[in-house]
Amino acid sequence: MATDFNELFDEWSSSYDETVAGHDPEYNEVFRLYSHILEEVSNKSKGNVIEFGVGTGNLTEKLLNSGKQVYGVEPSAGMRKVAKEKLPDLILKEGDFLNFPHPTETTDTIVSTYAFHHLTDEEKSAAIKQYSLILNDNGKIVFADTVFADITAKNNMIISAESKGYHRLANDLKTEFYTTIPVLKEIFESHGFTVSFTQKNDFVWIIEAIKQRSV
Ligand SMILES: C[S@@+](CC[C@H](N)C(=O)[O-])C[C@H]1O[C@@H](n2cnc3c(N)ncnc32)[C@H](O)[C@@H]1O
Repeated sequence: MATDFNELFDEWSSSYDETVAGHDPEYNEVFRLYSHILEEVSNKSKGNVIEFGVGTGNLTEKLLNSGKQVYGVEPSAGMRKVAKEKLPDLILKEGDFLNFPHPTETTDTIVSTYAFHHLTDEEKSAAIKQYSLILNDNGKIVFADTVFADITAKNNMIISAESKGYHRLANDLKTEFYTTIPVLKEIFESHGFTVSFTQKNDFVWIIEAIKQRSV
């Protein structure tokens, strides 16, 4: 759950932007094309947007610069502080994917980058169910996150990270809730979305889901 990770992200908040710029070799591939990935998520979004796991506000900035209204949700106080320093006018609430204060306006798009893997698959399903009720007809969910084609691909990536001596990365892959495309496809479709997946680097895919109906 969100609070399990708050301490880690509070600590990481001051150096996070250096990591995404490629200063940590273990995470180089994870963040390869970071800015382009965020740009794509922003381009696929429309109207009133809820963003989960705002972090230091890098996606938020792109959304705001392209004229979207953003309602940010972020559990880590450290991350919220850095984001508010960059974007003082941003509406930014304490909350997480499952428990958050709802905006008063209707919602056209729900976005998140590099964060959905903090939920177990069961929690992911509960979140998507909730979003199907919040989103307007033809509303969208646009996520970018580490996902694997199947469980073999995930296990091979853990072996590859270990063989390179990337022990922090290998440990993350083993202990966080990185899932597979078939699992995500089933989750989105069971809650009335059509979904497509586009790979951006060896880890990250863009997940674009369009609401067909509330189930
Ligand atoms: C790797 S950072 C990504 C930040 C930003 N979205 C980006 O793309 O750079 C993950 C963010 O997700 C947040 N987070 C962790 N667990 C969460 C949860 N359950 N719900 C929402 N956000 C969460 C963390 O506090 C952190 O800010």
